[in-house]
Amino acid sequence: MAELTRELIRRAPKVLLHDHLDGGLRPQTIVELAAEAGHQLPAGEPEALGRWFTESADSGSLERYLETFDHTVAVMQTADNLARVARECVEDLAADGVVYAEVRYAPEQHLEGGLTLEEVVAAVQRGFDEGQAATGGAIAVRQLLTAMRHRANSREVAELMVAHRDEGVVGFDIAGAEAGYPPTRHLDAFEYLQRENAHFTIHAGEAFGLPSIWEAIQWCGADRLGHGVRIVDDITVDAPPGSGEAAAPRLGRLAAYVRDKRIPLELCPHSNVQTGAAASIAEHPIGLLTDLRFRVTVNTDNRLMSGTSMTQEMAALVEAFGYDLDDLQWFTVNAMKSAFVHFDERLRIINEVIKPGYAALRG
Ligand SMILES: O=c1[nH]cnc2c1ncn2[C@H]1C[C@H](O)[C@@H](CO)O1
Ligand SMILES: [Zn+2]
Repeated sequence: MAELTRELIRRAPKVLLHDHLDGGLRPQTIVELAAEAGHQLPAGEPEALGRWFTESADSGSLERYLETFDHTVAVMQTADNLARVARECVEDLAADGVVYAEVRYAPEQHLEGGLTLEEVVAAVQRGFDEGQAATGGAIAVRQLLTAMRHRANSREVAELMVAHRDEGVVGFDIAGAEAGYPPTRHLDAFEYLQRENAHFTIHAGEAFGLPSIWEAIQWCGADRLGHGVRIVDDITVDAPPGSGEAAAPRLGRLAAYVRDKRIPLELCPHSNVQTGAAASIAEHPIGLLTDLRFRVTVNTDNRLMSGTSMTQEMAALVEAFGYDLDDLQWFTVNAMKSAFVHFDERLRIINEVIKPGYAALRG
């Protein structure tokens, strides 16, 4: 098998389910848009600004990590700016070898320039359409609408999602500080989505542990877990002291349920290291969860704040865990199976894009 160079990983078809639109701007674009909007940035040069984002996000705390978004959201308050950011997002993902992506953002954070929620969704879709056209169909990108978990308008955002489900919006999510804001706070929105046969994921098990994951699945009915990395808290790896047994991992009831039901985990390794959810890439629970055959997917979360890309995430996993092309294909097929587009579309991308793409790389 060919050596897994960075360039080979870049060329491999990749699927991205967890990426924030307001966490993936090009530093150069922020500098230009901030100058137009009169927004004061912490650094004036694109390179220094990029460094500021990664260093500030490297705090070990999700709350401090989230503060950096003030500077991206500030330049995403007009239709043209939103469309540009969305178009560039598609171009950057396509250049990175991503063939299908679901990109999320919170429409309510983009109303300060006078846009309505509807206009925000339309502007982002315009950018996605332009980006997909410019990249000649190399990538399909869909929207996920996020509600902020500390706010009380999730039902309204859920209704916005359902209203635009045939216009490029395929799902719903809640994000923001996790501790103190459990998923059940938004039960009304999730029950509404279930009655509407709509799909949703929930950021859970990132900065807070098993109770958050349990609520997301057993109370709210989440299709997928945003991060979900703390499911390892329900897995015991050590053999009982003095037992003399081999250390076979033992799954608690929640971990077993998540694995048995094939509930997708949207794992974001670099982001987790930055917010303190994992000590390092090498110690990231993705290794154990992959060994145990959970439905693991690999994601970027915030490409700007983590200075990352799908290629970078996968290259780091290859280095830390020795994964090969078969493993990368497994992550990719897992992600495509877990996408919120219809089954026939998922199957088409798996059979016509992903499998032939990996086969060509094996040469
Ligand atoms: O990893 C995350 N956890 C919780 N919230 C997050 C994460 N990454 C981004 N966000 C927040 C900040 C953004 O402004 C918002 C919508 O994309 O979602
Ligand atoms: Zn996220």
